[in-house]
Amino acid sequence: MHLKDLAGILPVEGTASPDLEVTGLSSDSRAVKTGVVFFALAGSKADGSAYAADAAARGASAIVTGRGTTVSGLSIPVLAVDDPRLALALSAARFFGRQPETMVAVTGTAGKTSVAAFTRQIWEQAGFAAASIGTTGVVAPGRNEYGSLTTPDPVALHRLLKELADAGVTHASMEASSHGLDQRRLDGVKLAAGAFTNLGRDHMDYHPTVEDYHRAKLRLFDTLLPKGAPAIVFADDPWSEPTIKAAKAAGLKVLTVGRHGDFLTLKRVEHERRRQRAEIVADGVLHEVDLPLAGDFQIANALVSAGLAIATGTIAAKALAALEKLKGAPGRLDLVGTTAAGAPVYVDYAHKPDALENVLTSVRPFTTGRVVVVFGCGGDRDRGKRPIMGEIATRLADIVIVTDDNPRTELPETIRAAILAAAPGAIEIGDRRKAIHDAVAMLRAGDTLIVAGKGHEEGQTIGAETFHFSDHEEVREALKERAA
Ligand SMILES: CC(=O)N[C@H]1[C@@H](OP(=O)(O)OP(=O)(O)OC[C@H]2O[C@@H](n3ccc(=O)[nH]c3=O)[C@H](O)[C@@H]2O)O[C@H](CO)[C@@H](O)[C@@H]1O[C@H](C)C(=O)N[C@@H](C)C(=O)N[C@H](CCC(=O)O)C(=O)O
Ligand SMILES: Nc1ncnc2c1ncn2[C@@H]1O[C@H](COP(=O)(O)OP(=O)(O)OP(=O)(O)O)[C@@H](O)[C@H]1O
Ligand SMILES: N[C@H](CCC[C@H](N)C(=O)O)C(=O)O
Ligand SMILES: [Mg+2]
Repeated sequence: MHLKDLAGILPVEGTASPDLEVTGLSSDSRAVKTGVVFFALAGSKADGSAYAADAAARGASAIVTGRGTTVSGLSIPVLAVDDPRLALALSAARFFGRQPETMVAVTGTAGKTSVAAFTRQIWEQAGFAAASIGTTGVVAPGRNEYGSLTTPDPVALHRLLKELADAGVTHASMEASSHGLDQRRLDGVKLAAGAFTNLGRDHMDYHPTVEDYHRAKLRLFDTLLPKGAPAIVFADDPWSEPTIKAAKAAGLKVLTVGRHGDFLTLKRVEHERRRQRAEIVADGVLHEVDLPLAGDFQIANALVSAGLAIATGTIAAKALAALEKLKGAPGRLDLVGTTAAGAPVYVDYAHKPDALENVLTSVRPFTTGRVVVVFGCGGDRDRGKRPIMGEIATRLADIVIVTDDNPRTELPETIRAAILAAAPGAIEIGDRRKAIHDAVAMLRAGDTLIVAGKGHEEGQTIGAETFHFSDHEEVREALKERAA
């Protein structure tokens, strides 16, 4: 590609040399090689323009900066734009050039990973070559890779989308995190439909207020989706109404799902321990669906996913029938095993207040004994959620064990103390391995154990180091020890 091929996104006429060869794009000077265009982004820790000279020394073909930022003394073109993150996303889309024809994105505080995975599974069952992209990585035909971000950076994202399209994937669902939306990571994606699950407290270290957090999520609807595109909105959340209003105001075709939904109306649910039977009305026709997943919230996720699949062309009866074969996303109310006495042990990714509340509420009706929960809170993340989660655990579980969950650069005991301050009677066991083993050892017939916070994760980050750690492995080992 040549610089002039990025015309319309970058001001390539004038000072720049339109025929310069562009071999790649990067927002990290350390990854720049000969011919790469370096995008200097203003970040939370650093200002990318401070690395412009570094990028030039590594062979960058041009530098893109925000208007008003001065970068001088370089012999390569410096292109000023209003929004460098947006320019990066649009340039990445054009540079890589291809994406699956039908792409959808889901946002919301909880349920994104599940909805992305379910939508992919519904499409697969309808016969499409489908992929999902999110917190648990990329899943596509012949591909299952773990990734680190929920919404990848634009360059990684568009490289991936091209690979998927080249491999024949026609349908892809992706998670739109609030960071991803705010940082324009998906502004170059051609979306056919979008979805909203719910809104609760999250990322209060990044967004100053809940309203600001909601506004970031709304970018999906008021900025990214083309006018007239379907917006699937879960209708039973306190934040459904303002979301519906915003999506309508943006000229989208709003399709609501849930008990208050018009597109897919949930009439009745019968919960069982590991499955639930739902009656769903679609276009005036009643469908009985046997969902093989535990957790009330999975009904919401299944409805949103079916909505996305139907809105992008899957026949309603087929999409709803596909729900009967859904597999939960790894680490989402994931039954790892049961004790000899039959007490189930679940691994779940609840690492924020609403999720913890939901998961503990979900297992209560099927627990004749005690609900036991093991959890902690991440370091270098929203501190405000710690006492809130302590209170929720104490209110909804019978035995609360507070442990460590990626303390990162914070003192683990300080994090635990913040949770414990609102969790009278809770047991403190910093070592997560010991916490899990002790919890399993405590279980009696009728009890349920939830190990929350890490889900699919395979590491424990202490300081700057990440050690291998898997809740699944520890639970399995603890169950084996008890059985021996
Ligand atoms: C807090 C946050 O979102 N940070 C993101 C942000 O980085 P930043 O703006 O803070 O970067 P910075 O360190 O200040 O540096 C500014 C710029 O200078 C560049 N730089 C820096 C040093 C150098 O030597 N050379 C150089 O060019 C950096 O590459 C960057 O472009 O912009 C970067 C580029 O887009 C992102 O990679 C980075 O995500 C980091 C890795 C991250 O951990 N993000 C998490 C919090 C995140 O995004 N999570 C969400 C939600 C998770 C969920 O709830 O599911 C996700 O989508 O995963
Ligand atoms: N629809 C829902 N409503 C409330 N809680 C949910 C819902 N779906 C999932 N959860 C809870 O939230 C946890 C995370 O679910 P999931 O990974 O699907 O959401 P996510 O939005 O991708 O979260 P993250 O932003 O952390 O990646 C689950 O383990 C479960 O405890
Ligand atoms: N995407 C989220 C995941 C948090 C998971 C939890 N295990 C933690 O480390 O806090 C974050 O990075 O904030
Ligand atoms: Mg996710």
